[in-house]
Amino acid sequence: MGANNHPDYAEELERLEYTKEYMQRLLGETEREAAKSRENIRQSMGDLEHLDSSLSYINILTNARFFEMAAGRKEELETVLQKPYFARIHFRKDGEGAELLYIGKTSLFYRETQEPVIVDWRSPVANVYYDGRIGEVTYEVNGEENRGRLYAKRQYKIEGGQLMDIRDVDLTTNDELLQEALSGKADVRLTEIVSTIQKEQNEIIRANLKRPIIVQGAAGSGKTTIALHRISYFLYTMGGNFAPEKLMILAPSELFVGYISEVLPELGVDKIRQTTFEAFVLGATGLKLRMEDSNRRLEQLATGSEVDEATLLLSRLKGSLAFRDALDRYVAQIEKETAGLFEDVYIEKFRIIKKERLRRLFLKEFSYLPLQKRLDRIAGILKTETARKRKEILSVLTSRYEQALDKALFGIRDDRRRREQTTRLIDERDIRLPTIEREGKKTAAAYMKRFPAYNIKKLYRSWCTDKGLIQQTAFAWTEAEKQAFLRKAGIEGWETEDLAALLYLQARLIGISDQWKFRAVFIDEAQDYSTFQLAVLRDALDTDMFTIVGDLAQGIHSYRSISDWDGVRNLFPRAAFRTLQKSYRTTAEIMEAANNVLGRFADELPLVEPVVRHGPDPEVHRAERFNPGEVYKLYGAIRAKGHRSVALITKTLREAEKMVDGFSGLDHDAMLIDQGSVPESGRLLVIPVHLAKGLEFDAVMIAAFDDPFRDFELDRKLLYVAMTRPMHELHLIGDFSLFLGCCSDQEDPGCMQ
Ligand SMILES: Nc1ncnc2c1ncn2[C@@H]1O[C@H](COP(=O)(O)OP(=O)(O)OP(=O)(O)O)[C@@H](O)[C@H]1O
Repeated sequence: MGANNHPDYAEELERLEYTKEYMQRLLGETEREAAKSRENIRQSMGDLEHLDSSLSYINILTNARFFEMAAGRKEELETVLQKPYFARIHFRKDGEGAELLYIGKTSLFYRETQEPVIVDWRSPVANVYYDGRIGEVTYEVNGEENRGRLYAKRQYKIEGGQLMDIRDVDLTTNDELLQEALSGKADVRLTEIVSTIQKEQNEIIRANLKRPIIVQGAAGSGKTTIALHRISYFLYTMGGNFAPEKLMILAPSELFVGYISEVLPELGVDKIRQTTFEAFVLGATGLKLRMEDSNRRLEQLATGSEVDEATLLLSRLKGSLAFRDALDRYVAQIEKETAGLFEDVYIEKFRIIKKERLRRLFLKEFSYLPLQKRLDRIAGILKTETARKRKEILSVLTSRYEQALDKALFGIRDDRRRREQTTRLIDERDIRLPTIEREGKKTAAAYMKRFPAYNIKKLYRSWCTDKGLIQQTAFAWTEAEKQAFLRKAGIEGWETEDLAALLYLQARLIGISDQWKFRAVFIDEAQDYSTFQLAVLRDALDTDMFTIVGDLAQGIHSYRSISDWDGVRNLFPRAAFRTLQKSYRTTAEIMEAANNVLGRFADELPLVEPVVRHGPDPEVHRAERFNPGEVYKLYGAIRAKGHRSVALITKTLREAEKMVDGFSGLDHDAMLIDQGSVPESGRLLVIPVHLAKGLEFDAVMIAAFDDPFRDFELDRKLLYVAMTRPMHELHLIGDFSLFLGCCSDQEDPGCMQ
């Protein structure tokens, strides 16, 4: 239905025009302000030559700041003008009159009255749009409950500043708008969903920001999107206390960081740190390590290459809290060793501080600090104490020498002896006192040299290879674990599994510098983390303000990561826990096929409910071997239907590489996606499933020949992840009868049921 059929069309049109006009006016003012600041800068530049130049500098800096603000505001207004708002609520707060509030991506107030023209979607009252059904509603403002009545909700489709559609919302139309949003195209990127956020998603976005939250959400349930909107909500609500630079989102790969970063500017949260766990640890420790590819082991497991039991045991061990506990004992030993290095502090022959006192400071008073920080504090204390004591000693000695000289001058009768004695005393004094003065100044620094700097890398490696140390620190490990550890840990290169330990040692021994001390953390694909990784993040950053989202069904790294949420919930006892079972990404037909695979998992996991949106059945294209010409033809047919982002997903990287070679042999354009690539929309993207995890495409072809999906748990998970990537179309190329219940080909449309 078009907007002009709506009974309130004329009124709404007027309101939109009015809002736009008001915004245009503001835009004009902003432009004038920007021009004025530019002019001021130009003038001050000229004045630099002949006036007091420091004043001109200040002028330039202030005006540059004004200019920047005006330019930012101008850009924001121009974007918002295209779509000033997307909804309206007819609402009455208890004790006040009813009002019509227009909700948009950012707020706008009348300058004169400070009444809202547009209310921000993140503002407290907007919550009733997402949460409240019509009728009595409540919402919180600064922790206080407000009550009111919601009379009606209305949605608008506004494009390029034009009113295209008006809908009064009851349950059905809400669905319609969502359907429309979901039928859109994936342009290899996420988008904001402020107008269609669902109630259960809204609850997660707005859940108490001062507490952690853990979300188990099915594939396509909106976890990534929700995490990003929660960041936006966080900055809106807590922005006064938190600079965006103090927030961090952790994504599984650089590829994924690129994928989410595109949506961040739209949500106004682009200043937060977006990174991977690996990059964070390397940054926070300052270590330069040549890391093994974090997917290497997965690739080995998926190709059925020999991965011995000991290696897997080791991966699991390194992610466990038993591993952290052993490291903890190791740190306790290092602490003891360091404490053993304290000696009494002397200036010349004067003892100025007893070792017991320093040891007590180190072990007790400063026990809340990392070891290096404790030493730094002690060095500071030493410096002040030695300065004070040095002065005391010098003044005592000066008067002692004076007394001795007096005694010599007046007590010794014999001239020669008296002269000798006074000369000796004066000579001694003139050498001794300056030496004390000089040496005393260096005492603190010289004393601290006995403490060698903690070298995290070396300390970790020596622990890994020292049988005695392992026996002492890791007594809770099984014998097999100890053996595996001693045999392998010292010789293996640096792997993802080692990063938690390195971060742990950094935090306990040296400390994390402010630059890396994020105060709120958002973790996507959290099922790929080990318990130790999450524990060390919490401890190293000294905060539990975590938003943790993941899906156990997609736990393809489960040989080294969590397999349930219990351990994580124990780590974050204050955390709320939510589940999302509805999937918004894909069609009912594709979800049903993916659920078929999910139903075969050894761990019984609940099936995913699709938001009912229909599309074509997934198609199976039976083939014995990879035929690049045929696959490219299929790609062409998919593109012809208007789909732009199309991926060919393989089980392994090596098969993806081979397929890309196959295409280029025929001069067909295809792009291999690996860790660092930037997927280009409009090209055939060939991508191994472990990298496709978390991404989405309009259409997906899954092809497996050299590395087929076998009847193993890992392969089921990989296939499930691959099958849940498309929004609209799925094609399976090869032989998938093992998973899909029946042999099938294109002529058998019922085969996917
Ligand atoms: N309320 C909503 N309105 C419109 N689109 C939505 C909504 N919720 C989710 N989506 C869309 O569903 C798709 C899946 O979202 P997202 O990638 O955040 O899910 P996910 O749970 O992280 O998935 P996965 O676990 O498979 O990576 C995206 O295209 C997103 O825009």
